[in-house]
Amino acid sequence: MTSQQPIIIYTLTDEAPLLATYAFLPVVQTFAEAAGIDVQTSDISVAARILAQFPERLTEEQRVPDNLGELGRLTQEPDTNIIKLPNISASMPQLLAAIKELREKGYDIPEYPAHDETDEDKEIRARYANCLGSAVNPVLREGNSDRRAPKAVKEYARKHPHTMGKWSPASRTHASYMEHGDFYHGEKSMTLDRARDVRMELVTDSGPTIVLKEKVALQDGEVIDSMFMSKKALIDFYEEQMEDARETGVMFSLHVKATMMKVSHPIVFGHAVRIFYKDAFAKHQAVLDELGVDVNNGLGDLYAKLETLPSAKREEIVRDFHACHEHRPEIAMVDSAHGISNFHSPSDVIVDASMPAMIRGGGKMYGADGRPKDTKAVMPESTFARIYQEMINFCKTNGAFDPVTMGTVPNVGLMAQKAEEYGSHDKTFEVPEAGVANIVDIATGEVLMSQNVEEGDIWRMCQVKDAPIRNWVELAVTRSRESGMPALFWLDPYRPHENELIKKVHTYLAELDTEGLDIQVMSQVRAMRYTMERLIRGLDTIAVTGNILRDYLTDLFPILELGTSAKMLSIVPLMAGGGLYETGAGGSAPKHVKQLVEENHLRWDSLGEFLALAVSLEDLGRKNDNPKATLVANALDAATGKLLENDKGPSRKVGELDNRGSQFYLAMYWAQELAEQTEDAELAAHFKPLAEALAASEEKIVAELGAAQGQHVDLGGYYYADPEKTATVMRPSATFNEALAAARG
Ligand SMILES: NC(=O)C1=CN([C@@H]2O[C@H](COP(=O)(O)OP(=O)(O)OC[C@H]3O[C@@H](n4cnc5c(N)ncnc54)[C@H](OP(=O)(O)O)[C@@H]3O)[C@@H](O)[C@H]2O)C=CC1
Ligand SMILES: O=C(O)CCC(=O)C(=O)O
Ligand SMILES: [Mg+2]
Repeated sequence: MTSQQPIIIYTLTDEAPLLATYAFLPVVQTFAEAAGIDVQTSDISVAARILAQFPERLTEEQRVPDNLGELGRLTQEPDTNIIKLPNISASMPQLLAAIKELREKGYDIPEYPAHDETDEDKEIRARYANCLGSAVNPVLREGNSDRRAPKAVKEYARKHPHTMGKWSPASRTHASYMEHGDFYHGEKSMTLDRARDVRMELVTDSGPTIVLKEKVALQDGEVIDSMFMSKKALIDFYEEQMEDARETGVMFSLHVKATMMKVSHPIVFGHAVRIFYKDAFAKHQAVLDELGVDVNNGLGDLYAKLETLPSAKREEIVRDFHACHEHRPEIAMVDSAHGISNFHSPSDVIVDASMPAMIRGGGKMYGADGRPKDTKAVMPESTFARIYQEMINFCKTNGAFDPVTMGTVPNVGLMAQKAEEYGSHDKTFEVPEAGVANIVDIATGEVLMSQNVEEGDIWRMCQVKDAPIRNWVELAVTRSRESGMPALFWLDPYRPHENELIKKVHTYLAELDTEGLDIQVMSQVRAMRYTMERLIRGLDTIAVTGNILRDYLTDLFPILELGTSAKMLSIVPLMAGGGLYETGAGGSAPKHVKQLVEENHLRWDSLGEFLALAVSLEDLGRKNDNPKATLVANALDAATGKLLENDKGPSRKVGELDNRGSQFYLAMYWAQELAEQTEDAELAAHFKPLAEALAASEEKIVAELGAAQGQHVDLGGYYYADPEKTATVMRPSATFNEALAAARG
């Protein structure tokens, strides 16, 4: 990255976004190069990140540099411009599958050690831990989050409303969360009076003190929290909820975020599975232990490990697991056709996407018989779960939201510098034995916060530095000023952490010009109610939230408003001055890959990429005084508007226009916009032949793209697909490819 040219770094990620990138990159390069911009790629797929951990075990050709580390470093430079597509935040089953695929491809990386007895096991596990869960986003998101639906997108949704399930006042769907013993109830928080180094230690009841985290360097003014979830309370809660669901005949579903809360939520998930099948676990624990079954990885892992047993034993265990269903409630399914339940894997049902999909569908999830049913949506941690119950109540009373008339809810989210949960990964522990969990000032020995914990409780510490909070408040004020919308801080004074934030919010608001702006602070449930009352009246409200609600609300409202969060503009103004432009607010859509492989149709909508690229180019135009970049950006915006107007987004059905067809139309409109503009004759002349060629061959290209669909395709892998095979699949129109190549000269 030594080029003098301005650079856009376009990330290569995983699954559907990566497939879309194979088709889109040649388009991006064609247009960016004409504005003197160099488009470079950086592979941060989970497979590449795994390979980067083991250079010494790979041949020179196989080695992958530490791209993520390099991008992390670049976020600290003012000229950085990165486009970040959604990537896999791998759960353990995903990580294991990726390791298996890489080993089968001849990469000599180690197996994931089943135990961590030897130093070598520990070392290997530690390296793999770097690739687990939310490992990318916290590194790149060195700024706060600005996610919104651009006007053209909102107008499109109003003109072409997506379907919404009907809500009945008689719906039995509800959210269930812990009333005591969860992180919310045990939380303590403080703002640092000065910089301090602290350690996290457990003074055990049996005597010795165990140091769980040697050192955390804290800054002056930083807010830290100590919170724990009681294992006993969690287990009692699950028992009660499962029994309640069974007695009342409502389906049970579990919604966690085992990927982003990569230490705590797999444990929370695992307890649910263990309780549900407790009789079978009690009977077969010894064999399951011997097989190395880790229930935190879900039933998928358990069934896979049973395969190694002699068939009589295996069948006996499977029978006993099945028998548990007789006295348990029905469980929500992920794939009823293949018998994949909510308990199969901790990353199949991810709360930010799963709850909105359920609410959009009229409060239904699928049962084992493939029918939509009301459900008890269990989200043990009450800190944020209550917002969903508030929305469910609202829908039962007012009916489903109407995408034609509803307002919009953009989000300004606190997440910079590993704020809140993003920084908690290395400070979350399953407590090994009962005792007192202390956060201790290393220099003075002073105990800053203290919790009484029991064996199996989950204890964690979160941090938010002062500068990100100030930046977040500033961003909220700027967005409110620019949009004319009220800004509502969703902060709960009864939650100690948020109470600390409220003080800072007031301090920083007082330093800013808020004249004429409507800025309020409300606890989450009230904020939700207030926002929804406005929403059904067509009124817009900016939600200014912490990191988890950022995650939840930027799927929730977009899915109701636009049908998907893929259509969101998602910007991270980096605190050091650069820009990270994310594409949509959704994930990497594994189901889309399945469809592509089975029938060569990619329903992934790249609108998020189009929106991100436009702001990325606009930023380069402004910073580098490059009017060509500005023109290319404006033309892209106009082309995106035209794409929406002409309804050229991808369809869900094979045989119709898909992601590739949608990208072709974008390229054609983009070239036409540039050919027709009069501000830069050179650019116009450059794009005229492409505009004409694409328009002249429109039918032919669409036919070529269409002809490719309908059959099974081979990508040569899932996590580390073969680049040539994938490029061939994703670029099936020779006419389109030739036109792009000709335009690049
Ligand atoms: N920013 C990031 O890096 C994020 C990464 N993730 C990761 O993504 C993976 C999947 O997570 P999951 O919670 O299932 O969320 P997804 O957002 O991937 O999936 C939910 C559903 O949303 C719809 N969807 C999402 N994006 C698009 C798009 N661009 N075009 C059309 N439809 C879209 C799809 O619906 P349908 O199937 O009906 O078409 C999809 O199945 C996980 O590995 C997770 O860790 C998750 C969130 C954010
Ligand atoms: O970081 C992650 O794992 C998920 C992020 C996410 O879901 C989001 O940013 O909306
Ligand atoms: Mg999310």
